[in-house]
Amino acid sequence: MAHLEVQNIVKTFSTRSGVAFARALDGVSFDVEKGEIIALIGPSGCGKTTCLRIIMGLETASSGQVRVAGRAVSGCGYDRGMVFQHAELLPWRNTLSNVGYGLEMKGVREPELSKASSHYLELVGLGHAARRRPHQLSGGMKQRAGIARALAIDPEVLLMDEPFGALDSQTRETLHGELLSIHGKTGKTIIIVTHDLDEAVMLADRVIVMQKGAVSEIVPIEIGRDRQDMRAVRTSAEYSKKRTLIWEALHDHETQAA
Ligand SMILES: Nc1ncnc2c1ncn2[C@@H]1O[C@H](COP(=O)(O)OP(=O)(O)OP(=O)(O)O)[C@@H](O)[C@H]1O
Repeated sequence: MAHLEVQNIVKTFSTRSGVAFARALDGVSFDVEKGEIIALIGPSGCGKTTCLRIIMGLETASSGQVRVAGRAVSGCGYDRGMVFQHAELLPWRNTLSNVGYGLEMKGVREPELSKASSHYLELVGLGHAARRRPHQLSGGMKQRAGIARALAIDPEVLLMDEPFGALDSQTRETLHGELLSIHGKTGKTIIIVTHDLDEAVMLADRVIVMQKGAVSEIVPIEIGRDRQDMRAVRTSAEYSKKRTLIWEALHDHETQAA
């Protein structure tokens, strides 16, 4: 049994009167093993975010189901944590207490609350910014805080919706290295939605290419998990081979549609 099972998910958005007007997902299925990093990539509107939101329990599938560690998902739960494109930190809370937000909701109280929040803040390299408010953080620091907040509840699966999409390329690369290092320390199962082909190949064990609400291809990236030397990874034969393969999978479709 896989750690996360996405089974034949269909999602149709309807008007309030029940008239269907958008079929976002058309039978999406894939399995994720414990500790795997999966990248979901595909053109705008192909259903990546909808798929992630259904796994998180923020949207309900029209049919099909999601199972985490064998349990069917119905609504949000502490077995899944989400990181958004914009960290959505609470402006009146400092970084430490933003990181602790999910723990508080989970019923964790002092002194465990501060201890656990500090641990995850240190894990993302933000120990020095514990007392700062969100407006005093850079974009990269906000995303690090968002990752720490999601990890603090110790979820089975970490879901990331274009977490680095709004960052400049240098900060994005730094955070790729940090995510790889966090994954090395925590062994979390991660699904990351991205538009960035290099991000997908650099981070993922398998890249799932989506087209028009369906999985069109699943590409394994056989580089191994030790990717801290990002320059070596980027110049490896496997990297360029898989990058080309995924590029073609994304563009084949455009050629067919033309
Ligand atoms: N709440 C909603 N109501 C109606 N239609 C929606 C809703 N959310 C998404 N859709 C539609 O579902 C389809 C898939 O959207 P989704 O946001 O999942 O795509 P995406 O691949 O994540 O796109 P992007 O890369 O641009 O973020 C689109 O046609 C979109 O317009």
